[in-house]
Amino acid sequence: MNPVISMSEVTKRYGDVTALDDVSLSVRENTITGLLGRNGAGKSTLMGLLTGQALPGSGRIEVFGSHPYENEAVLSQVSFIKESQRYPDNFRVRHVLRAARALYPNWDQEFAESLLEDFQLPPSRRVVKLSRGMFSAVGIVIGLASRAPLTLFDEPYLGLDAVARQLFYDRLLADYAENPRTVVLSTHLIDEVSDLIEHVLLIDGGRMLLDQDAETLREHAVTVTGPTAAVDEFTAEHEELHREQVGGFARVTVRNTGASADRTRARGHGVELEPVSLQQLVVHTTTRNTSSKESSR
Ligand SMILES: Nc1ncnc2c1ncn2[C@@H]1O[C@H](COP(=O)(O)OP(=O)(O)OP(=O)(O)O)[C@@H](O)[C@H]1O
Repeated sequence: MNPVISMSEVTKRYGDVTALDDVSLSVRENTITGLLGRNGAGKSTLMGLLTGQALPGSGRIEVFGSHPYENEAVLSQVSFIKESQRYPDNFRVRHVLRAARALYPNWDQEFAESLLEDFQLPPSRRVVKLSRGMFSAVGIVIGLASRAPLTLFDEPYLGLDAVARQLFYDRLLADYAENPRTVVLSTHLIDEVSDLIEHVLLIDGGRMLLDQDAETLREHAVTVTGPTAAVDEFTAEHEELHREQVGGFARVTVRNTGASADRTRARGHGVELEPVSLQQLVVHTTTRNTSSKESSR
């Protein structure tokens, strides 16, 4: 099956800042992908290119098999929700919904109205008078109710409290199960979305560090704890991703080779094995990337 998004060797520079550096990736149809990365990693730049808001300096971008720039056939299938969205000053919540209804062919008005209630958004309130969290919720309502074949959420929850964020995850999952589509969600809240996302794109300093199924990634690494000598013996020959050491004890995360996740072998060595959360994996991978860049300077 052809991917919905395909990028090949894409570079984007702003003056002397390389926002994206030789990025290649692909996103399969009907998946929820987490686009993860630190501040300034290049996530918004990547989404801007996918939605035809800018052209890359070099490389090839395809969305639904064609380049997205000024391409109505592609862009009509895409819903892009970002925090910096602006609306005319006189717009009320219901005006935003009306505009979205006209814009998105798959718009579901009933669903939109039920989401307004869920997020306690008064339809007649002016958008400029909404609290920060309510403003984010408007974007979420549009992103969900548009049911676009490709929906991109660029950190859609700024200002949303934990209850509203959970509501977003619940509504997204339930609606996605009934109306499968391709969703890309950029976020810093990795733990919160780790059960939601099926595919992980991790970007750092404009470079793609991981492009992998979440399932494979969860088995990607293992943390070994115990007396330092025993841990070192058990993890010898393994690629070390992270190490913490206190007194004679060590906690070492290594790339999983199968042998490293063998509990019987671990018991024999007097060490314990723990799974690595997606958040820990992302932090370790990103930190390693930063320190390897620094040591090569
Ligand atoms: N229009 C621009 N002009 C100059 N530099 C830019 C521009 N847009 C982005 N950048 C730079 O490109 C890099 C990537 O920025 P981008 O906004 O894509 O990161 P991000 O991962 O979305 O960050 P955050 O999580 O903080 O929103 C940063 O160094 C940023 O300063």
